[in-house]
Amino acid sequence: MATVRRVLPRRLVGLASLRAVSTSSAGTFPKRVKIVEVGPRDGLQNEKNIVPTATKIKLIDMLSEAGLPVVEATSFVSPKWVPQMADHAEVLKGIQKFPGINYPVLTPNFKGYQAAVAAGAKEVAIFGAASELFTRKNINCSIDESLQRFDEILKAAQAASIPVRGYVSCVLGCPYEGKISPAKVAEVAKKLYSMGCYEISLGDTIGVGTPGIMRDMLSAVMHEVPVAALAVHCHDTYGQALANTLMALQDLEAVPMHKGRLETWPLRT
Ligand SMILES: CC(C)(COP(=O)([O-])OP(=O)([O-])OC[C@H]1O[C@@H](n2cnc3c(N)ncnc32)[C@H](O)[C@@H]1OP(=O)([O-])[O-])[C@@H](O)C(=O)NCCC(=O)NCCSC(=O)C[C@@](C)(O)CC(=O)[O-]
Repeated sequence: MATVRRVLPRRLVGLASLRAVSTSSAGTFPKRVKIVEVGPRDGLQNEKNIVPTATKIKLIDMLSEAGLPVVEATSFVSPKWVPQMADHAEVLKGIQKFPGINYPVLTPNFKGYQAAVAAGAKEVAIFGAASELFTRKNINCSIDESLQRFDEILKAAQAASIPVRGYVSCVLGCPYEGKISPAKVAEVAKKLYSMGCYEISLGDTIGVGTPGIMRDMLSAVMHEVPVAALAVHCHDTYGQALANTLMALQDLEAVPMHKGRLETWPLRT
């Protein structure tokens, strides 16, 4: 599983990104995309059996050897909430840091940010949502409260020159609220971008999106956030991730993408 983002030439660094798409005959595809591999975090956080730390480290090292430009390594979340990520510091410290490859980690709050930095994180990701109920279930606060927490992280990260990526979950639907308005997604994405996230990843968290919904959502978000700062993250729960990815690439040309994963989102009750 991976995130794929279009890379504008000025943003292409070091090792060549995986080139997912070349120019199509219609000329409507971006020439390059950036793939952000999220399996070690988004995949392993759902495993019923906790994967041993050494296996995670080996996986991440192999993903690095495969040439991925970004491998999201783990998340500094509460082990009570997500025991699968409890070994975050050991994983981050244990992986080989390949030159030119970034290893961002998720940080839900300042405590997580501090622990991530102490473990050597050079990039972090904050994760909000366009759904109030999902935000409450996922990080135990309201959207407004989450933005206050993220602001604290962003201020500290800016002072330490640590880049921050921002996720917005439930952009094409929520397990608790159902439909989510594109305007709400655009509002949250704009806030995260204004606060200083260099890139906003738009997550179809439960894979309920379809290409038409994707198009409407992106159209709204692109009014508020520059397309060069956008990525999408498509879960393949209902087999729509590739179609949604294609829509974003084809129709919007410049929109970055996350390639989906095959598991369903773990709904906590
Ligand atoms: C945000 C919290 C921590 C709030 O959790 P909380 O229980 O409200 O936090 P709290 O501040 O009341 O603290 C409770 C306990 O947690 C500890 N704690 C507090 N913060 C941390 C921390 N950072 N790391 C470690 N421990 C922490 C804290 O120290 C305390 O420990 P105690 O005193 O009880 O022993 C919790 O809700 C949480 O960890 N949530 C994470 C949920 C998660 O990881 N979800 C999956 C990632 S999001 C995702 O996958 C979507 C995405 C990104 O892929 C995109 C898409 O698909 O849409």
